[in-house]
Parts: sequence; C-alpha cells; structure tokens
Amino acid sequence: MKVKICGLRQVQEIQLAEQLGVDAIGLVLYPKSKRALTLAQAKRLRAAIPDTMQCIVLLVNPSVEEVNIVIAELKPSAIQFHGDETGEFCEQFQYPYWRAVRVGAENLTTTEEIQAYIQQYPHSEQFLFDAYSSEYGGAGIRFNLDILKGLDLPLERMIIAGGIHEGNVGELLDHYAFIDLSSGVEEIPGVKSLEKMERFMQKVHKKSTKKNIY
Ligand SMILES: O=C(O)c1ccccc1NCC(=O)[C@H](O)[C@H](O)COP(=O)(O)O
Repeated sequence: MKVKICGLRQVQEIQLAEQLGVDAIGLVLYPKSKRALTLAQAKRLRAAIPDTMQCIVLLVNPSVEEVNIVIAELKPSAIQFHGDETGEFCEQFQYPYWRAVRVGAENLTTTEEIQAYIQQYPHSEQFLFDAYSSEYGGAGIRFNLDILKGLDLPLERMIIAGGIHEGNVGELLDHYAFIDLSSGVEEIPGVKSLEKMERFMQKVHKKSTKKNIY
C-alpha cells in the first residue's frame, strides 16, 4: 500500500514523512486553500523532498503560464490537476500528471459517467478519486467506494482519497494499492499533527506486516 500525504507546509513534516515511509508528498499551490503555499515556500519544501518520495504539486484551474512556471521552478514528479481542467488542457504540457476525480460533482455521479470522464485523460499517470466539495479538496469527506466497482481502470492507476484517517484506513488496506489523505492527519485545517502522521503510518505498516506474515 502506497501513501500520499497532502498539504505539508513544514520541512520537519517532510522529514518525518520520509522516516515513516510515506511515498508521496502533495504541495498545494491553490491560493484559496488553508494549506496553500507561495511558490517561494514550495521551492523550499521541494528542496527537502528526497528522491525516494514523489513530489506532487496540486493546482486548481491554473493558467498555462502558471503550470509552466511550476514545471520550471519545482520540477515535480507530477502535477495533480484538482479543478475543472479539461483533458486537452492537462495533456498539452506533455508532463506527468494526475487527474483528480471529484466523485459526486455534476456528471460524476455514476460509474458510467466516471468511466467516460477518465477516458478524456489518456496519459494521466494516476486517477485520484476524492469526494466532491466546493473547496475542491482537503475537506475530509468520504464517498461510497462502490461507485468505483466495475471501472475499467487497473488498480495501479487508482488512488483513493477523501476523509481517510487512522480510524478507517484499515478498511482500505486489503483492497487498494494507493491512498491519499490530508485533513485526517491534521490538528486543525492547514496544520499537520506529527503524532497523527506517526499513528497513521503505524496502522498502515502494522497491517501490511501482518499480511506478509500470515
Ligand atoms: O488540501 C487542500 O486544501 C486542497 C485544496 C484544493 C484542492 C485540493 C486539495 N487537496 C487535495 C488532496 O489531494 C487531498 O489530500 C484530498 O482532497 C483528500 O483530502 P482529505 O479528505 O482531507 O483527506
């Protein structure tokens, strides 16, 4: 099971994430988010992310110029488009990207609608399934995962997000390859809890170890 933690804002959090075996870090460059970073802050954090972890930069409805600046200045492992960007928009950069799928948004309420949507993003490395919220992301809202059953999409291209925390991650461990969370390891919105990060990753590893033993 791979884990991405999103919305980190301190070098110390990145260092802890590395020690805990987190696979990917999400840096939020959406100014309206409580976890928003300026480009200068993001550059500082980017420099602290080792090659063993993926650096994912989150954007919401950016301009072409903004995307080109992010690519040039931050060289992320991939860009996570979390807004209403079209397939044509995301594909034009010929740069690795992840498409967030906001389940429950207009035209994303059935398996068939989601299937039609993901087909518009043929080169998306990953599809990150999150619950619809007017804030776009990081809202701690779960969605009914049954809607993903029957999707023609390999498990390796699927990331499950939305309201995941130490109390419910156990339900996901045996079923999915990659999960993402943000508010589930926070003290208050925008402030990560080092203790919650530790406890969360302990749960992930404990279950994985058990699986290996038995
Ligand atoms: O985290 C944000 O503030 C955010 C704002 C705007 C767009 C996306 C955002 N986060 C994207 C993520 O990948 C979050 O981890 C994802 O939405 C899950 O968040 P949560 O439900 O809080 O675990």
